[in-house]
Amino acid sequence: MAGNGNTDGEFSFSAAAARDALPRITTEKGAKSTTSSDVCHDDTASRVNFQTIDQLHSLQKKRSAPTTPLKEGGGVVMGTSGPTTPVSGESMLQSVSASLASLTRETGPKVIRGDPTSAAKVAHVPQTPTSAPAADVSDSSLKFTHVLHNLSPAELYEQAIKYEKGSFVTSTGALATLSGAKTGRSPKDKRVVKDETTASELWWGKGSPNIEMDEQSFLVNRERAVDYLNSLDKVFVNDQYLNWDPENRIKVRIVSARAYHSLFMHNMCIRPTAEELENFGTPDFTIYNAGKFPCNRFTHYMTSSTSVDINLGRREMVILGTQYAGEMKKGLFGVMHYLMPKRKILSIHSGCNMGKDGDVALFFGLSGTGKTTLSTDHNRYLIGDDEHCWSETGVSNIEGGCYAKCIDLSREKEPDIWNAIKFGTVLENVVFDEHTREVDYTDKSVTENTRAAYPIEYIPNSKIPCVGPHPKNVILLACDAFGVLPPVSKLDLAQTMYHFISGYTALVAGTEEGVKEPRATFSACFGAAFIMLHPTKYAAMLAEKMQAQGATGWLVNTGWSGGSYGSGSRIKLAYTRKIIDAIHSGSLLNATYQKTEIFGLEIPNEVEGVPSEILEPMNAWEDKVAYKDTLLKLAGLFRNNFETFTSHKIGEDGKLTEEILAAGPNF
Ligand SMILES: Nc1ncnc2c1ncn2[C@@H]1O[C@H](COP(=O)(O)OP(=O)(O)O)[C@@H](O)[C@H]1O
Ligand SMILES: C=C(OP(=O)(O)O)C(=O)O
Ligand SMILES: [Ca+2]
Ligand SMILES: [Mn+2]
Repeated sequence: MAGNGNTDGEFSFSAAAARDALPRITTEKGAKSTTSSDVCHDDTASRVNFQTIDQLHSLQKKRSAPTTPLKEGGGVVMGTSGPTTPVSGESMLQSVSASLASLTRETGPKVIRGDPTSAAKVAHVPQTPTSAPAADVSDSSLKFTHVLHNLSPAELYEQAIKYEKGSFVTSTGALATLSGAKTGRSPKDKRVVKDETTASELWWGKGSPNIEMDEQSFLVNRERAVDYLNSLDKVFVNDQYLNWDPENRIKVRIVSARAYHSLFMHNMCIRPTAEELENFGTPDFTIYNAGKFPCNRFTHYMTSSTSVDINLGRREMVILGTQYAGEMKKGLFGVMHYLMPKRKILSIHSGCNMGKDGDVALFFGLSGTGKTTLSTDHNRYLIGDDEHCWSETGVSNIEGGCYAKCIDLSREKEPDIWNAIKFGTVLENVVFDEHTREVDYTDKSVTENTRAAYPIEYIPNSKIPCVGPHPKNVILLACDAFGVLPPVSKLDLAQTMYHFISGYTALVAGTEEGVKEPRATFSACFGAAFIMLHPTKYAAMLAEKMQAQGATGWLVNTGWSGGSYGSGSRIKLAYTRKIIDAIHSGSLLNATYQKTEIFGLEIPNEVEGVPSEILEPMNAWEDKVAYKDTLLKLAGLFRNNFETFTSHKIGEDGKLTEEILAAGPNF
């Protein structure tokens, strides 16, 4: 509006302007004084409700309808046109301020709700407690940290796209993001605080994922993360739940630096209703995710710039030097592996679904074995794809979302996952066309571990609430790149426990080097990276539950057939699905079986829809000698791995322990 100093008046075109000349712009205060014949109005009846561009923009965004009205005043700054949140301002801010408090200097930081670019009007904000000694005042205590609390996916999209390089909307509406240098978890950098309690309670030493750190070093890292987060203009705070079992629900708070992390956890944890959020109170567990900010190598126990630290006593987790979002969900899973067994609830690394008749199946397996793919089944209700609890009353999902691998994802083979990749879904590290924004799921340029994180209700057959009765089938998945395990075998209880404790899968080693030998991985309970107690504790609970419920165990090889990786081929997903169908329907239970040599596995002679030649792995191999050699090699690896467990008793039942020890390969 150059040449027009009046910003709060209205504009109109003068009808008196000459035909070919530009109309003269007249401006008048209040507008009503002009005679209507002088002014051209498209629609004189409708008056606008704004006087300025800012006001116009403020109209675009309707206020959310919170369950209780937002309280103005009270020293709390309410965001005006920035991201908003339907929860009472003051108590939330006080609680966040307490979460972010430095342990050594001034207390809670000054926090403001909303985006720093929109909530410019600064007022006094509560501190917890308000009486910090003057000597402790530092520059950091004088600055404000803006809190973006439980933003909606749309708001988080905007934050990500505006401020986080590498954030884009894909052609189907998902938010494509980059996780930076780390595109997978960092188990070697995981540390757990060993204090008086955890020293005796947790599993330490050889084979354990719990690498110790002391309380002091944890506090150093915590302070580092908190200082980093407080130094930012804004932090994202998610207040959410874990576990759909209402009696064993855990309240978690996630403080992070990135909209990507906030949206990821929004999708992966259980989303509270506005009313639940209003009454959220103090979280049971808090994550401080400092993302790319590294740990200090001079800190005791640090062996790289990445550190993922769990302190069960303080109920806190600190993440430094990695932006891989899966670290948060799996970190919380570890915490559940500690908390739930204390309540006699078994925490399990498995997918879970339920048939129309209420028959529940569990899908155990290490990463990439098919938990997410096979639990997502168009003919069944999805309870969850990765983390569950099995209590006295049945199963419950720990999470509120799924985290699917998307390498080579196809619409034909996995339509439900394909269709879940839409607005709201976080797509990590995928490659897309720069113009159409169509994702190329075959592209591994960034990583092979490309992922999609979406709320569970994006799967049409999801069962909300995500709970179900006791499992009928317990399916152990192994992706056997050696190609010697049968596509399916029926297990007795001892065999189920043997394979559960072994936790076998074989992945294919690095794709870039010439060596493409399969490498066996044994991970106790199909999740050694997440368990907190000795594996036999979980095994005993599983045995007891399976026995009590009469559940059947199955071993399903979703890996190679007709040869190892390189000569054989991966078992077709369509065949594996037929096998799983036959387990669910009960038809496989009634099949005729034969026993394999060495592993002593019961394999069916027929499965509907699956070529019978592949059911006995030896038949599928051309080179029978190579088959036998490979089988013996794998059997040896199983035996070596199980050696550490031979001195342990599994539960109270000495007989079962003996049977489990005898359930391994015989050669
Ligand atoms: N026969 C098969 N059974 C299961 N998955 C298969 C099979 N063949 C190929 N796949 C692929 O293997 C991957 C399994 O990954 P996913 O289900 O995410 O594993 P998890 O959830 O256990 O980490 C998917 O990309 C899937 O498409
Ligand atoms: C997210 C993970 O789980 P999964 O690969 O089992 O889906 C992970 O292990 O990082
Ligand atoms: Ca997993
Ligand atoms: Mn998965």
